[in-house]
Amino acid sequence: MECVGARNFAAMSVCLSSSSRSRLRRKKLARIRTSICIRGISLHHPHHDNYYHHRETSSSQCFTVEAKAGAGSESCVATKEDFADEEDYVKAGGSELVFVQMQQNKSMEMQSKLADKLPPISVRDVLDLVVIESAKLGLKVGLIGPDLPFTNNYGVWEDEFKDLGLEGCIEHVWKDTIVYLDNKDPIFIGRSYGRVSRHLLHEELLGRCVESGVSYLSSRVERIVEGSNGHSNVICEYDIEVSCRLATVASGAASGKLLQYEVGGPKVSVQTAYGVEVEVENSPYDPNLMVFMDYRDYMKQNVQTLEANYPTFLYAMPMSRTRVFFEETCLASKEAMPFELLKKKLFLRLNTMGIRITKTYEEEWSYIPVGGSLPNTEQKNLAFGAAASMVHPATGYSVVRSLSEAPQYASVIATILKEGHASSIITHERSKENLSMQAWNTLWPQERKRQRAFFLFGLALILQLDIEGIRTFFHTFFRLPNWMWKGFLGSSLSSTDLVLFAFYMFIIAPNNLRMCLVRHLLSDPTGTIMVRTYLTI
Ligand SMILES: CC(C)=CCC/C(C)=C/C=C/C(C)=C/C=C/C(C)=C/C=C/C=C(C)/C=C/C=C(C)/C=C/C=C(\C)CCC=C(C)C
Repeated sequence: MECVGARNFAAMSVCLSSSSRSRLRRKKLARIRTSICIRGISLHHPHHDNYYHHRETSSSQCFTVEAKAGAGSESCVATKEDFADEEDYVKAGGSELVFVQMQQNKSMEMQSKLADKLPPISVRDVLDLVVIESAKLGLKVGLIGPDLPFTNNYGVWEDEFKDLGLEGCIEHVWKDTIVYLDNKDPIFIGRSYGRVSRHLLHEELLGRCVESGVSYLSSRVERIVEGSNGHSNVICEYDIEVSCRLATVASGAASGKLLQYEVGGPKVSVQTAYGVEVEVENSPYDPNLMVFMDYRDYMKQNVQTLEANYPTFLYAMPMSRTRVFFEETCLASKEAMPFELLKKKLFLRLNTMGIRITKTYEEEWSYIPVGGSLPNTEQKNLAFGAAASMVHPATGYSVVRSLSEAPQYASVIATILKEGHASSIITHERSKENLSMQAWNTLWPQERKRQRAFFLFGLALILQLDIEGIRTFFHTFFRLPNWMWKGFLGSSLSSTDLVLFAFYMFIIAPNNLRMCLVRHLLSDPTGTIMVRTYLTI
């Protein structure tokens, strides 16, 4: 599997209470105001009800809302103004799940339609593998999912993307990256950072699908059921059924309708961000440096309570002296930081910094669930990407990990399908269960589970820190040897490395942080789970 699900990058879901829903002005919803085409998706994740991820431009604000209510569903075209307020628009509120998908006109014009390039799936065929919104080289692979463009801005460490052979998809590189924690000297990271061109990445992945003969069905997947002969039947809209030997769900964090997750795992936290790409009269940021985190306090008294509840930082990509992408980001919070507050904080910050906006190119809202449970690895259906809990719990990054693990995962699937073909002549059921478990174990071996338990412990620690605590924490984190903090962010440290990392951090930390680390280890449930996971062979 060399291609990850488009919806990983482009989906958003919104939960609305029934009262909110009734406030949608339906008449208005029936009118399409712009030429952009948006489609709703109904998938559900038990822990990620609010998966929300979209972008819009100042000129394109039209999308389709689909509300699922029991057996029925309704969909309509809406603009953001059709909701009573921003809160309603994004808030989790009731039992009814609404998925909204938004496409941005600029990127849609540039990104090819999957159906134009990939041959259609024939429903009479049995596929080796159905990767919902994903694809696998080599096998007879079908890709099922709505044809949506990538809509978000992706930032990557240039070296990591080069290692994947994807440097051609980077549209802008900054030779160094900078972190401001307070008014003292900034930290120069000494690592170049790139902005991924969503258009080029989309084309690259689509090209790989074309090359390897992946077929495509533009449809929503309703459910996956066990068919005869141990096959899985993927039931799509209008009762279209596709039969396959294995189905892999790669539909993002909101995939609970198609997958089972471990019960009693940690609660999902949320990373939220609001960003704008703008033309400004004057920017204080050097266009040669990417601003990874600016935790300086610009608002002072103005938003003290806000700061107390949600410490945020500015993530800035200066494309030139006057064109900058600014994103106010809440690294992680137990409850999602409301987008209105993020937006308010961003503009207050820019205003206090004396940055005057003359033109807005794009706006971006980002909602990334972090942490939460692992998928149940005894189930037959497989998963990948955010659906398989591959998002880094302490950073929210996932693209590089998904892309780098895809080839190995795919080759394990190819091998076990081959083996399975032989054994299925004897007994279909048993062989398929075992086959899936082998694939799950490749994705989540005990070693990976240990690393994840450590990240979850780190996430729980971040959630407890106030803004001062966060500054001290990152001062210490970026003083670690390069291989340590880089490895931590890139999920490449082994569980033993992580123990070393923890001790190193403890040694160089100031006393107040040391106390905090030990207290957290002894009293937080994630500390106990981490120790237990480390001790499990
Ligand atoms: C569009 C999209 C996709 C997105 C948007 C949004 C954004 C902009 C985002 C961004 C983000 C970022 C920048 C992020 C970053 C992050 C980071 C840097 C993180 C880090 C983290 C770290 C950590 C968590 C760490 C941890 C540590 C620990 C846990 C330690 C421990 C220690 C100990 C325990 C010690 C002990 C000792 C004795 C006992 C002796």
